[in-house]
Amino acid sequence: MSKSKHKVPQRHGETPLGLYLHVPFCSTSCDFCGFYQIQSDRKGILSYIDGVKRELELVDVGSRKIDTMFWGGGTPGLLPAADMLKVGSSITDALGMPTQEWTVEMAPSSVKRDKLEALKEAGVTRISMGIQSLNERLLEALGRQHSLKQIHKAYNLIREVGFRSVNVDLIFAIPTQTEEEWRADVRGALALQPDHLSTYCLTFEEDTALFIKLQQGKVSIDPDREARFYTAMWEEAENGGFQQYEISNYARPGHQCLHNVYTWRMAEWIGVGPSGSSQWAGSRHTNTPDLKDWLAGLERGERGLVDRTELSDGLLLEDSLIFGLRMNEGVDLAALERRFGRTLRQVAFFDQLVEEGKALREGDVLRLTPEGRMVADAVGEALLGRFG
Ligand SMILES: C[S@@+](CC[C@H](N)C(=O)[O-])C[C@H]1O[C@@H](n2cnc3c(N)ncnc32)[C@H](O)[C@@H]1O
Ligand code: SF4
Repeated sequence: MSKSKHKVPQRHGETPLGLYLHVPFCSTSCDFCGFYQIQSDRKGILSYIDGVKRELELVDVGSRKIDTMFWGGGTPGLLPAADMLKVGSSITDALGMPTQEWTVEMAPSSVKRDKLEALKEAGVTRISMGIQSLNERLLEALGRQHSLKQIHKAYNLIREVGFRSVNVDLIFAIPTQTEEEWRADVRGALALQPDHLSTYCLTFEEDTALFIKLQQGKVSIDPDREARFYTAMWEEAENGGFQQYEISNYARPGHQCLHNVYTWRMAEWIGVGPSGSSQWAGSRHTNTPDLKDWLAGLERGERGLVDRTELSDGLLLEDSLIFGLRMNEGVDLAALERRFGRTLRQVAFFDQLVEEGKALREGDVLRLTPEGRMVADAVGEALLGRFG
């Protein structure tokens, strides 16, 4: 699988613009999750809805329209239908409808018909559901709230209401999971016939219940096992007609997540909501992660940005290479030379990747081989600071 058979079309004209909305609410905290999330309550939700509206008043995109929108979290699908509609219309009133794709993340336990119908009516084109596993024992090991029955019920409802694209997320290398159980999870997920599959190797995030177990020695990390599970994924996905297009992502032709692809190609995006991150207006920045701090900032007419980094051509070039190489389409060195005015086709490090069997060169395009994809993080690290 060295060559991507179906590419996301390049968008001509100005840089694509995405809108990422962070919805921080969850009904419970999963044992593995380090994302910013808080328990939902009515007062918090109402203040959040108001905050989104205020934040959008501070975002000036001129006459530009958004191409893609992604609601992530947290659990955006936890919001009641009427609230989702309010948030949706605040955004579309301010920025127009996304012209290409609108994704909403949902957890199986929060999927309800009225919510799906409201989202469909509002213009959502893509639902992403975190199923994580189809094995009851492993769902419990992850501290998930949903059962296998709920996964099937939620998935069938999503299909019945009918969205252009449906993604499911799976996690692998869960403690006690065998390779056969992982293969069974992938086959089970593919049997649902989604359009897109995201598969993440379990990471032990600080301040999570699983991280504490790791510190206590109750669970362990085995990189060889992770690598075996990762390659097993390739086989199962290919048998199921799915093609890998990024390290963790597989899709049927024409169903890649455009929002993410544009992000990996270093386009522009605006993050709204606590801990929403942006690459916009000459800088990369993140909103303050705390709901109360975010709201207090908005009261003062500020977006409360933290971690602000000025965007330089060096930084954008470096990240175009790091993230571009994570995609099977690879990077077009000649196109990057034109964009950044730097010489790239003769860089010795790229020749070295090819000599080591980690990358392939086809004309001006450099892409990772399967061996290279196994060590994509190390390749990315080796690129850090080379072009800054
Ligand atoms: C931001 S989460 C939100 C999804 C949604 N709240 C849900 O749980 O269904 C998106 C996905 O990231 C993945 N994820 C989150 N934490 C992870 C971890 N520690 N290791 C691996 N994958 C993780 C899960 O597959 C999850 O579905
Ligand atoms: S995985 Fe999803 S539902 Fe679980 S705590 Fe994280 S964001 Fe919330």
